Order: sequence, then structure tokens, then C-alpha cells
Amino acid sequence: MRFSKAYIKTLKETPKEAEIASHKLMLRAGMIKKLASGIYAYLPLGYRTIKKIENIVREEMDRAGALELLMPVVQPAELWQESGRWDVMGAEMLRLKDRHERDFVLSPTQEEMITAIVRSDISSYKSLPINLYHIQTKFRDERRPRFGLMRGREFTMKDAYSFHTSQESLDEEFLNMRDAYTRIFTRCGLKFRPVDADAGNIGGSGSQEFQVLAESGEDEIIYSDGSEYAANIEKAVSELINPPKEEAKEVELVHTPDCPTIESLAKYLDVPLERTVKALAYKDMGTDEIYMVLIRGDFEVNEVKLKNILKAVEVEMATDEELEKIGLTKGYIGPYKLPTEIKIVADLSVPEVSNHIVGSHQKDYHYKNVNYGRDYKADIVDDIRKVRVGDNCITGGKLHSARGIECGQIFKLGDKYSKAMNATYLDENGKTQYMLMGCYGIGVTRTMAASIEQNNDENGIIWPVSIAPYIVDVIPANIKNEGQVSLAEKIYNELQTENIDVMLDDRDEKPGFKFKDADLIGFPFKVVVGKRADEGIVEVKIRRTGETLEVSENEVIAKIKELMKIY
Ligand SMILES: O=C(C[C@@H]1CCCCN1)Cn1cnc2cc(Cl)c(F)cc2c1=O
Ligand SMILES: [Mg+2]
Ligand SMILES: [Mg+2]
Repeated sequence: MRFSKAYIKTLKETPKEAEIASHKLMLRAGMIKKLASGIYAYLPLGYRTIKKIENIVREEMDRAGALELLMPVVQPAELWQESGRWDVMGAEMLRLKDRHERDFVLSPTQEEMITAIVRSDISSYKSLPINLYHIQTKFRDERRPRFGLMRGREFTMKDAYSFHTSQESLDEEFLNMRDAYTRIFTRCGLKFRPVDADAGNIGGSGSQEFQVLAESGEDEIIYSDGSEYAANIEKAVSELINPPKEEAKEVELVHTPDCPTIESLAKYLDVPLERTVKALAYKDMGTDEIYMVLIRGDFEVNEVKLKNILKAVEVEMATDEELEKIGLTKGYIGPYKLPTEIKIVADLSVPEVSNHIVGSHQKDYHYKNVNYGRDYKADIVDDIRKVRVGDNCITGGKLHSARGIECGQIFKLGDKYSKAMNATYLDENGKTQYMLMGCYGIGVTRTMAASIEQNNDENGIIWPVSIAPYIVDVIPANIKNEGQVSLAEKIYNELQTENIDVMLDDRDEKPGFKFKDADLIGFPFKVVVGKRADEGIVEVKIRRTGETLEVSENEVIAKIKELMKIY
């Protein structure tokens, strides 16, 4: 490709709305263009990398035995009504009407669609298992799209769906996909790790996210320094160490002036935080029911665990007004001598705290020596604790945390959709069974952004060879110098003959200007044809290391091929 014909508009300045490296650099390198909030065009340069990522995904999915198809982006609402999600999904799902006023959905995912396809075609166990995938545009109406392609509203996803006659077969495909994802992200040159993840309201049992490690990542990953354990903090567990048991004493009401927080209370009474129990009020945003949530004073509530236990789509802290309305006093709520009917959810740590201190529903007073079981019981006792860095891992070692970008996620769905949509097959005994499903997603456009987050410096992007838009940028230093131009053209043609994606910067600009563009765009290698061209010597510059090699013109191809194996 000749630069002068390549439709690459690099920007000197960083657009102010861009906050993270990938967003800044994709705009500056002329890879994407924003048309609306969270909606981008992939310009020719950016689209080349997207296609390379898609092809790596395609090759590995095909190698894993999955079959590629393509499903509609516009989905009939009836399918979502059948699965029950039409009424559950909120504003994130973009709904539209056709000219006959019929309801449709702009595809945010395809569980309903694929189940409707498979149930009409497959009825025998002999046709299973099967794994169908496509690489397709999705739309999710994020409340706050940001970070460019990292959290866009329209994006490209590879989503795959598998159908099985047994849990063993589903388990096998889950591992098969996990291996395929490991190959995909490795081939994309990413530093990543699979982590245990929350399946969210998609349901099913068992889910893993493929997290690309980056400081700009939205997710917090917990991992052990003494075992293979790794999990999204939403899901992470750790060893619970309980305070020593004490003889249960009589409950006492104590005056605790100005202690609305657990820290101020512990300080005032001079007791360790582990002896206090925090009481919080959470509202199930679906049913509007308010729950009292109890957890040991030194722990934090993990709202994803709480949401899953309550089978709620969303939970939020109750507002002060909502507390007042049900007769609770903010800062002094507690499970003892409840002034109102309210369900109680207690973390596993709570019953283990002898003689704990809790709110008394009166300002400036608390109860001490409250004991779980004797003085109150919770409706639910379960793990709702957010783990902490430094906790003991249940499989050995200590827990640490890192930031991650979720580029893939795989799920065991079970029969959630096949039951709801009656996707059945006849088993070997002629008995009708529900298919078991798995689903597997990769954020293709997000993966491109994640690669830049991991591969950039002050000059711009540093593409791994495998997904670079072009691998070599041939730069004649002086466009007016016949010898340099003809040698540059010769090398350019030889690289093209070898099927190596090559850019020839044929613009009438100073060499420094071209070098800056090349470093911003992130070509892995530059071949600079300069002063020593008449000696048949050119410079090969390696973007990642900044190294410059003097290479004779007839060794350039071999040298580039050698370097491509390394970078
Ligand atoms: O998409 C999944 C699970 C897997 C991920 C891998 C590929 C197949 N689907 C979960 N999820 C996330 N956000 C959503 C947003 C909207 Cl608006 C929706 F209507 C549905 C979903 C939804 O179901
Ligand atoms: Mg997440
Ligand atoms: Mg996810």
C-alpha cells in the first residue's frame, strides 16, 4: 500500500474526550472515527487489524470444530418474549419497530436466536453436540459509553453457542473453548489469564473470563501467589478467619454518641472492627423489596454475590428516605429488636462473631453482646463478602489483585434457554430431553483496544506482528533522490511478492515526519532507504526495541522474515 493512497489521517493532538491510551492512539493514528456516543467507524487502517483478529478467531474456532454461520442483527421480539427476557432487560436493549409496528431488538447477544434456529433443525441425539458461531455486530445501549472501543455501544463480538445431550459433553466443550481462547489470545500477542467469573443474569453454572492484564482495565482480578487460583473480584472467595469465640453475655444498650459509622463505633467502644456487625439496607431494583444485609465490621459487601443470592437483576443501597419510610434510622440499623418486618441476609462471618455490637434503631445508641441465634436469626446466611488483598487463598498462598480488560467470557448455560424455548431432542431411548447449552463470547473490537493498552509507548502503538495493520513501513528518506526511491520501490515490491503486508511511505515529507507517523501507527518494522542506498545498505528499525540494524539490500527480506518470528 502507498501511504499517499492509504486514507490515513493522523492527528498531532489528542482529542480531549479520550482518556486511555488505546482511545487516544486509535483516534490519533486515524484508525477509528466517532460518529455518535459509543458508535465508531473502523477506518481502513483500523479495519485491517480487526480483520486479522477476526481471522485468528475464525481459524481457532474452526480448528476447535465449531461451525460458522451468520445470524440477523435485527431480532423479532417474540423470541425474547419466549425466553422471558423481553420484560427483564432494561434500557440497555435497543428496541425498534418496523413499518407494521412490529417489535424488534437490535442484537445485544443471540441466545434466543440460536436456540430458535437449532430447535427447528435438530431433534435427535445423533445430531449433537454442535457448536455454532458467528462474528457479528452487537448493540448494547450503555448508559455511559467511554474509553473508545473498550466500552462502545455498537461493537463486534464473536459469539458461539453449543448444544449437548449431557453435562459431560458440555463440560468437555467448555474446556475445548477454553483451550481455543488460550490459542486465540496468545496468537494476538496478549498477556492474559482465564479467571473464575460471575455468570451474571445469563444464569447457568460455571463461567470464566479471559482478562487481558492492563492498568486501564475496568475489572479487578484476584489471584493467588501460591496456587493457580484466579477470579474476578465479583466472584472471588478467600479463607474466612473468625475471631475467637467468647461466652455469650447479656445484651446491653450502650450510649454511643456520634458513632454513625462502624469505624467511629469501634473506636469509641475501643473494640476491634471484627467484633462489630455492619447492617446495611439494600433494595432489589426489580421487586423494590428492601433487605437488611449484615456483615462483619471489617468486611465489605460484594454486591454481585448479594444480587445472585437474591436472584435480583440489580441491587442498590436503599436511600435515606426509603429507610425512614420503613422505620429504620440510617447509621443505627441492626437486626436486634427490629422495628419493622424486613428480610435479613447475613454473611457467613456474622454468626461467628460472639457478643457482637449492632445498631439499636435509636440515634447515639447501640446494642452490645448480641449473639446470632440467641437474639436474632437471618433469613439467608451465605457468602456475600468481598475478598481483600492479603487474604489467604483457599487453595494456598496469599491473594493479590490486578486490573484486567475482559476480552472473552465462556459460560455453561445448562437448560435455561432450551427449557424456556422448548429446544428438545429424542435421546437414545426415544425419550424427549432438553438440550444443554454453552455460550462463548470474544469482544473482537475490544481486543484490538486491549492490545494497544498492552503495547504502546510515548511515541504511539507497538503492534505485535500477528495483528499489525501492516508489518513493514518502507521509507525513502529523500523522495527527490532517484537512487533512494528506486531501491525503496524494489524492496517494497519484493516484500509484496513475499506476501508481507507492506506500506511504502511515498509522501513528499521530511524523514522525521514519516518516522513519527510510523511510530504512532505502530508498524513493527521500518526499512529506511537513506544516504547509504548507493552502497546498497538500508536501515531496519525495530519499533518495539528501538534497535536499528544496517542491512544490505539483498538481505532485507530474510532479515524481516527472521524478525517476524520474534515480534
Ligand atoms: O451476552 C451475555 C452472555 C453471553 C456472552 C458471550 C456470547 C453469548 N452471550 C450476557 N449478556 C450481557 N449483556 C446483555 C445486554 C443486553 Cl441489552 C441483553 F439483552 C442481554 C445481555 C446478555 O445476555
Ligand atoms: Mg464484567
Ligand atoms: Mg462478561
